[in-house]
Amino acid sequence: MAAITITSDDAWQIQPNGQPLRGTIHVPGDKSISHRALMLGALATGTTYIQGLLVGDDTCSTAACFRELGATISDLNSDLVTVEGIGSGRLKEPLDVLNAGNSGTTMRLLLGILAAQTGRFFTLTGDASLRSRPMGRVVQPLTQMGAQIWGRDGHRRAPLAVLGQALKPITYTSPIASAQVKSAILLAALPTEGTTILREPYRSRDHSERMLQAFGAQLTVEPEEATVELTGPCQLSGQTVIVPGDISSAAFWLVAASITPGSELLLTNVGVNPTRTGILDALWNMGADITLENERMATGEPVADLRVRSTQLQGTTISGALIPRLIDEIPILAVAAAFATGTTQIRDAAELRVKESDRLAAIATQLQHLGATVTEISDGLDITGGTPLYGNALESYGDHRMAMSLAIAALNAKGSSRIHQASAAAVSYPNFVTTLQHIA
Ligand SMILES: O=C(O)C1=C[C@@H](OP(=O)(O)O)[C@@H](O)[C@H](O)C1
Ligand SMILES: C=C(OP(=O)(O)O)C(=O)O
Repeated sequence: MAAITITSDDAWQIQPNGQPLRGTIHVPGDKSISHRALMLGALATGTTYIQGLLVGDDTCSTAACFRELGATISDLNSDLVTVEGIGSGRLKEPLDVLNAGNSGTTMRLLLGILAAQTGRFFTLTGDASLRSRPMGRVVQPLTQMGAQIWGRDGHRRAPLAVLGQALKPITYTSPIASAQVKSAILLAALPTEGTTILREPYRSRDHSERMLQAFGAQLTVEPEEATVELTGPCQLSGQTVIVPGDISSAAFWLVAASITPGSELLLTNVGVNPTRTGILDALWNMGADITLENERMATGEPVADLRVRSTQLQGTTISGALIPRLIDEIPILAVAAAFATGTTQIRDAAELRVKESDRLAAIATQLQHLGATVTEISDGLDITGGTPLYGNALESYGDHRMAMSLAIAALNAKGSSRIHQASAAAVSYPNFVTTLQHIA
């Protein structure tokens, strides 16, 4: 029997079949890099060619917004997507509200771009989850640059309105390590005369920096200081971008194969940018058997094939500078911890409370429903693993990473489970079910 089936009420029925997971998986394109390739392509002059773009709900939202803003973007499902750019300060005033759907990256990066489109007016919204997420973290530094942004809840939540201005450069120390905050400011600085300097408490993912440099921006990075400087105005020119597979999507299989006895999976063409490989470090600390093969570079990003074999995991501590390097992988790491011997402590992760769902509360309650020993604290979790889990009715809260994390946990529980609102997985991994049916 297939281990996973889709039901008519938007749920996944999981029936553990005791089989090891075996095979080769091509994970979908990196979501962060895909958003940025579409955005920089639209802001550049000339044509950008994108190979391996993620066609998920979030990147479709980005493409739809940039089409409204005047970019010509070819069919996203073709092997090579083309973007005819319009120039960094030259976006069109759209006729209607821009809809970022479920995507925080789309909304926050767009705010930076739109703030600098002098004299044009934009309105932005998203789904119920996105409208509840904090936007003040980008509105505040952009306002310091001279941006005019209005919105609900004291200009901190969508729907938001932006009247583009000629901005001024700033020196900004971000209170949080956030690639979305950093990228919004860098994108606002692109058409702005002068040098913008940005410092973070810890380094967040650096895909924007790498891609901006490839597109011709004048940008310098001090990795030790977690500081970036961009001098504008910058004229970007269209490039070819090869998008590697998403390590955040690979994470589900790294954990699934680690905890399912007898498993061996090869995950090909996965992005292993050091600002994203916290999941590998955490799993290695837990004793996982993961090796990197065929390491190479693809348009400025390190890539490798990952081989993972099952092993008994042990508890670990995940905190501090490691958190931004695995921020989206904490739900699936919590699943790994529930199958590890000993206690795993996750700290400094309060940011998870303002993702697509409150991921600390969500994973704690759902793992408890499976019988796991989990304590939720304000900025993390304590998980004591190693005891059997039992299938149950589970809730994804419409959060893609929750749905997929729970599927991996349920596969290793005793008895069947049903995961509600499971189609949310299409936000970042539309083929998740097909892939699982193929390997399980
Ligand atoms: O810049 C990006 O592409 C992302 C940055 C992270 O968010 P924060 O910048 O809010 O930490 C991450 O959680 C999100 O999935 C994608
Ligand atoms: C947090 C995420 O994305 P975003 O912030 O773009 O909605 C995610 O993909 O886990």
